[in-house]
Amino acid sequence: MGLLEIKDLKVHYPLKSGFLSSKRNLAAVDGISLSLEEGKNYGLVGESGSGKSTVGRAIVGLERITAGQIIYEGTDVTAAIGKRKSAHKRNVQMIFQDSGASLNPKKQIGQIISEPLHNFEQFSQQEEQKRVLELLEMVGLPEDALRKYPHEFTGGQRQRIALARAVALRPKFVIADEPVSVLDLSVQAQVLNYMKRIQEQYKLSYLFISHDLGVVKQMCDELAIMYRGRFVEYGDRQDIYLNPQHIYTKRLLSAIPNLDPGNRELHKRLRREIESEYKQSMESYLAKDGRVGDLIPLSKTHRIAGKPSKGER
Ligand SMILES: Nc1ncnc2c1ncn2[C@@H]1O[C@H](COP(=O)(O)OP(=O)(O)OP(=O)(O)O)[C@@H](O)[C@H]1O
Repeated sequence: MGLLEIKDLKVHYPLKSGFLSSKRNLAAVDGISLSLEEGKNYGLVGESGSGKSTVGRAIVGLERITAGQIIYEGTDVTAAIGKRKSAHKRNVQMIFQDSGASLNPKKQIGQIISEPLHNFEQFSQQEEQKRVLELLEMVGLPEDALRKYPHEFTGGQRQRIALARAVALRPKFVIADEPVSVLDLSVQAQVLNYMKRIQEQYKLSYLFISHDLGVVKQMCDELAIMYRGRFVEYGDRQDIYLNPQHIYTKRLLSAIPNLDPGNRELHKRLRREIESEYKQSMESYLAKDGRVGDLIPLSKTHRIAGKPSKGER
């Protein structure tokens, strides 16, 4: 049994067109299933708009689920997720790309970090103070940070504050949505190190949402590659890096500029496979009297005909 299971999750948004609302929906997440085990890290990767954040937001109850189930430690929590003080809210936390925006600018850091404790625990003032100081120390911030405001910190420090708040209740599962993508490389490494340390201490699992395969490679044991609301490939990190099956995954991998120098051959092979698959699908598409207008643009340089199918699971 997984810690968290997601079964055929769908999140559809109504599409508005013209002055009359259209009845059509945008299938931002269109039937994904995942089983996440305790203590392991998972990466959700895909281009912008593929539906990654929507998955994370649905799991913590920030998006209304159209269909499917979320099961936490064997219990179906789908209906309870949206409720303010549900057990699910304390078990599963989320940190976002822009913590500057998610931390209340009018509150001091001490108040921000202790908020989840107020909502879910019955600590005395002393116990609460002790716990908040512990959390600050865990993310490498000094005691005097308690009475400061979010704008007095750098981007990396704010992300660490968000991390301290997210783990205040010792959740077993934290969703990190592009937690380092707006930070400089050296600051990224620092934040990732704090995340790893906290994971070791608390034995929690991360679902790491990122468009950057380099970052998820460092952090994750398993990866799901997402394209247009669906998974096109899912599996062990190493398998996916060394032997990607789906052309979309190959394209994402071949686009990493700093793929380890030791992996130049892999890079070359991926590019050859992409060219060849592109050519084959183009030929079969044209043989079926396809129109160029129906091609799905994957990027400015690559186009692939029809829906990706090879390797689809
Ligand atoms: N509240 C909303 N209402 C309508 N459409 C939405 C809403 N939120 C997201 N979408 C659309 O759903 C699709 C998936 O968005 P989502 O943010 O989940 O993708 P993503 O892969 O996380 O991309 P990014 O990395 O750019 O955030 C996009 O087409 C987006 O425009």
